[in-house]
Amino acid sequence: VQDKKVLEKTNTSNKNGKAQQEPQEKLDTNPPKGTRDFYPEDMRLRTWLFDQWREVAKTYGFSEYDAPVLESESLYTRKAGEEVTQQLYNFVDKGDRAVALRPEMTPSLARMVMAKKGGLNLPLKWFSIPQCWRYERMTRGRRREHFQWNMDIWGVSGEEADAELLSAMVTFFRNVGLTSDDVGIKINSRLVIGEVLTELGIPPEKFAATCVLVDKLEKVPLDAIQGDLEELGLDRSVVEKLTQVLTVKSVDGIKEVLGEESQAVQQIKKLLHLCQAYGIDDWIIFDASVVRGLAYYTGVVFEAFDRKGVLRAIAGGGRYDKLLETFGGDPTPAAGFGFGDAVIVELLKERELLPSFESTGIDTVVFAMGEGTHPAAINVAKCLREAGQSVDLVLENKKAKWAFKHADRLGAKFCAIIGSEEYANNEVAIKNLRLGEQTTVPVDNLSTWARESKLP
Ligand SMILES: Nc1ccc(Br)nc1
Repeated sequence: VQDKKVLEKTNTSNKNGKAQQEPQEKLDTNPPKGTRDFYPEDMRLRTWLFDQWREVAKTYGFSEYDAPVLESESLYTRKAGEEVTQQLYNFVDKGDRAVALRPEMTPSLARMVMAKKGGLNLPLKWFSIPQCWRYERMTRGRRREHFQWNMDIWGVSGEEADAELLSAMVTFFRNVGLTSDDVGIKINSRLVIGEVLTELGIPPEKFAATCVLVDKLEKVPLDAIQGDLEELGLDRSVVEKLTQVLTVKSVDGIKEVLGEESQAVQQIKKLLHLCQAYGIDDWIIFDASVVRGLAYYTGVVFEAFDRKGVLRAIAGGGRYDKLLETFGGDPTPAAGFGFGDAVIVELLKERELLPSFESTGIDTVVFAMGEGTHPAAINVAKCLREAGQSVDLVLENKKAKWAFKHADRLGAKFCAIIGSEEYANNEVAIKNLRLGEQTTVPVDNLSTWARESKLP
């Protein structure tokens, strides 16, 4: 009945009794709020970035994995007040299941590891480039999706894993032309806050939520979260001590606060030593205020930033040794980072380090100019494609002027013309669009020509 009503509503008959569709409301051609379309040129930039990420992951021996963008909401029901769980893109599906578009990849990774019940050979070095989502009131007009390069090492408890991840991140920065004058990576350990809170008599169960609140201090003044800290049982004297420790910017300074025997101090010193071995120490800076906003970090944390201080964090990560246990799994050490696609592109644009993505990468435009020569053009396109070229075959009868303009718009290197004369001689006229020179090539020599005419 419902369908019939809908049909009646949209199908009306005109005066001749012919059924006609009512014009739809004007289509909103924008993508959904907070999301992006990737037209071919945008897609070439995205593909370039993902290729850079994949190349580093491969160099470091990481394997790619993936998981559904849709997950059970229960994967993210942490109660630590994190932005990432408060802005969940969640809904109830037609099967009455509480689901969510993943806001991050790490919980999916943990679910996949748990699913194998110890059947995976550790250590795991896995990477993924998932699209991640948040549902934020559009008041701030921020995006609701981004792609985030995830690199994770499971099964290694030592700072060797954290250092390997930092080195991989630096390798990416170097590969795209950034230097340690452009970007730094702040490192810290959550053990610093842990040892301070323990000394002040704050129970461990308050630790994660305190870190989440402290992370907000980067964005909001202390009095904006004072109430939340007090609700956690942290009185003013505790908060004062905490904020004083967070201002420490040197290992010696933190050693004075926590003592030489502090596990946090030992951890930070070892990590910095390993970074020297990688030759990345000029990228690394100790900063006790870095805690990151995810509740599950347990040790080393780090955050890449632009040295000019204009942009938001470029990437961030840390150690999360207890995540699997929170899901009911066996204790398994893990560390990783997330690296979003937005800030890095802003930085590369600002530093003029992005290649041009105007050209389609097409080698040759092939077009039939003479009457009845399209089958010959098909054969030329076939030969060039089989020789490894990227070929745009013009599919309609066009004038040469249109074809040359079309080839220029595509950024093609050559234009192959099959006119009546060439057709009669089983030849092809080939114009080098970079040099403006034209040659005639026998069809039987096209493969050789294609291989010899490799242009950058
Ligand atoms: N977690 C998250 C998801 C989507 C965006 Br945009 N930013 C952060």
